[in-house]
This record gives sequence, structure tokens and C-alpha cells, in this order.
Amino acid sequence: MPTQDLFLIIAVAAVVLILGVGTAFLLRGRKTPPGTYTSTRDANDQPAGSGGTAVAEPEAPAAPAPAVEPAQAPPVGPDLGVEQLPEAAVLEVPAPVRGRLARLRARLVRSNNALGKGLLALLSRDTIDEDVWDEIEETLLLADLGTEPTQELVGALRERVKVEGSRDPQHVHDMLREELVRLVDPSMDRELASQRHPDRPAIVMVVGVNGVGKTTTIGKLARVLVAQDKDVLLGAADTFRAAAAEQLATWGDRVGVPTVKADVDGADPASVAFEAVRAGIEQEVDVVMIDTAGRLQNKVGLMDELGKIKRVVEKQATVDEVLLVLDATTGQNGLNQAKVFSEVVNVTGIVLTKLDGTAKGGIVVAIQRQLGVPVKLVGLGEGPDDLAPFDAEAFVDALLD
Ligand SMILES: Nc1nc2c(ncn2[C@@H]2O[C@H](COP(=O)(O)OP(=O)(O)OP(=O)(O)O)[C@@H](O)[C@H]2O)c(=O)[nH]1
Repeated sequence: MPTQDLFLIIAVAAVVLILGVGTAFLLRGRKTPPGTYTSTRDANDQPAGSGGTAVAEPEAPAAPAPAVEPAQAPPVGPDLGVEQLPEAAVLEVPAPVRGRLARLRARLVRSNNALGKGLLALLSRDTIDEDVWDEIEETLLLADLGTEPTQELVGALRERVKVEGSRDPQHVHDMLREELVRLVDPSMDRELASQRHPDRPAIVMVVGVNGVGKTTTIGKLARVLVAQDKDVLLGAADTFRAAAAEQLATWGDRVGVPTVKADVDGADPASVAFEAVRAGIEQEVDVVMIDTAGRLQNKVGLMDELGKIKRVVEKQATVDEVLLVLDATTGQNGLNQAKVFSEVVNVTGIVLTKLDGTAKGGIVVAIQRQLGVPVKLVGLGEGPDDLAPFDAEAFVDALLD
């Protein structure tokens, strides 16, 4: 073969190689942009966003998303509208979900130090007389554990101290840990129902009174689901507070998740929820999450409206998960809310927010007992990734640290 031909072949091969490597690089990252698919899943597939003007598509990133450290992410406040976001924002990469509670345990330790340390100190006294048992009981009640679980725990500890003694600090620690874990109940199913069905997305509805952190929780949860490589769509059925839809869309934009919202203020929340589920089915996403307006549990009309939202959604798809968001700092008041909401919409999981700001970690046990519904997620701060799947053992370990 002439030398010229040989050079030509080598040059062509080099160009092909460079192009191949470059393409592979560009295709790395998330499996697909959310709401869009590289190939159609069925014959009726529509491109994302073609289902109606109400779907606010997230702004496309200007360049492939670099790994943005979540710690550098600007915090989203409740009044930060989408207009204030920089144009063509780059998508953020949410923090991994595994081990989040362990990562955030310092927050729990800080706020619930008195509970764990106090109990350990009391149980390690040389003599544990009636006064000490009274103090132990008081500590538990102050942490919002509730009367019945407190009696149960004190009863079990009394029995064990009588039989096993309380001289060895490690033994006291292990004994208390065992009894607390039993109360928090590791056997409850805390899995979030976010698995897509063969023909439709999983539907998650989020409910609760005003200001408990519903919108923030949906924003954080969208990040959790994106981190698990799920395609998510948000429905802004909180049409009561004008800024709520923008707040939700902003959370979505940050991780490339689209939001369905009303074009007009005060629209019917049930129809927004319906449209969101319709868009979710059309776009074949994995999960649709519906935000609802905060409402007091004693406002009958508003509670009826919540029931209606769920019924309307269920004309297209059953609601897989109804998450009741409770603010841990409101203590026993949360129990009343939980009861009424449960009667109206059959709550399937609790999200306990603001646990970073209260010493009343015992509310976890009280709520689960009252409702028979597990705490599935806990909010431990205002940061975008400060939401953790709840884990009974990790929680108790954090209390006793
Ligand atoms: N410290 C702390 N603050 C939180 C947490 N979760 C939410 N918040 C804050 O609680 C405030 C209210 O949050 P929102 O998400 O607007 O509450 P909402 O329930 O949607 O409010 P309405 O729509 O008015 O009912 C915001 O300032 C959040 O940053 C948490 O886990 N810890």
C-alpha cells in the first residue's frame, strides 16, 4: 500500500476515535432530561410539554450539568420567585440519599441532647429511687413521647434495672437503646410508595396545616427522587397562596423537574391536580407529586376540598401515598391535626419537619402510636438536601449520642 494511503487511513481512524470518545462524554450524566425520553415508550407518546400550556418546563441548562456541590447551592426561601433565579440555571446534583440521617445526626443531637443525655445520666445514678423514676418520666413527657409510651418505657426500664442492675454505663446505654428502638418500632414499613406502575406514575399527595413545610418538603423530596434517577412531575394545587406555585416551580427548576400550575390565581385546586396527573400519565413520568394549600383541620369546607382533590385525581389514577407534613415544634397539637387529616384523606405516611429545631423528638413515637402510620421522612434543616428517610435505629442512636 502506498504511504499516502496509509497516512489517510490513520488520519480517518484518529478522527473517528476522537468523535466517539467525545460523544460518549456528552452522553454521560442523568439517564434522560426529566419529562423527555430518548425513545418513545408507546405509540401515543407526546413530547414533553405538549400536553398543555399549564406545564412549566424547567429551563434548559446552558451546558451539560457539572457536579455542583449541594453545599454551595443557594437556599430557596419561601418568597424567592422564579424571576429571581439566574437565567439558564445549571441543574443541581442532589446529595445522595443513603446515610442521610447519619449525615444529619449532629442536628438531632444538638436539639435532643437533653433527652438522651438526661436519661442516661438519670439511669446511671448510684441509686435509682422513686424521685429518679419521676424525673425519668418527666424527661420523657417533656420530649412529647406521650403518656402511654412513657408509662410503657418506664415500666420496662424499672423491670430491667431490677433484674440486670444499672452499674455499668455501657450496659445502661444498650438497655435504653433497646427499649427506645422497640418504641420507635423498626418493623414499620417506611418505604415511600414512589414506584411507577406498569401503565401510570406513582401519585404522591402532600397535605398539612399552614406553614408546616409542605412545599419545601416536596422540593426536597423531588431532589431525593431525582437522586434515585426517577422522572418526577410536580402539581401546584396550592392555588390559595399566590407565591406557592412559583415557590414549587423554583424547587423543580433547580433539578430539572417540570411543574404543572394554574395560569390564574385562585384556580380550582382539584383541576390543577387533575391536569398534573394527566400530564404525568402522558409524559410517562415515574412520580407525580401534588402540593396542596395549608388548611386548618377545623375548617370543614377546606377539609372537604382536600377530599375532593383526592377523589378527582383518582378518576385517573389511585393515590399511592398521602404524606401528612407535621411541624415537630408544635408538639401535641400535631396529634389533633393528624387525626382529622387521616379521616379525610387516609394518610399513609408522616413527614416530620423542623426536627432540627426542637427537643421534642418523642413526638415520632406519639404520632405513630396515635395514627398507626409510620414516620417516613424527617426534615432537619432549611437546606435543599436536609430531608432524610427515617430510620428507627439511626434516630435512637442520634438521641443517645
Ligand atoms: N428548620 C427547618 N425549617 C424548615 C424545615 N422544613 C421547612 N422549613 C421552613 O418552614 C417554612 C415554611 O415552609 P413551606 O414549605 O413554605 O410551608 P407550607 O406548609 O408549604 O406553607 P403553606 O403553603 O403556607 O401552608 C420555610 O421557611 C421553610 O424553610 C425543616 O425541616 N427545618
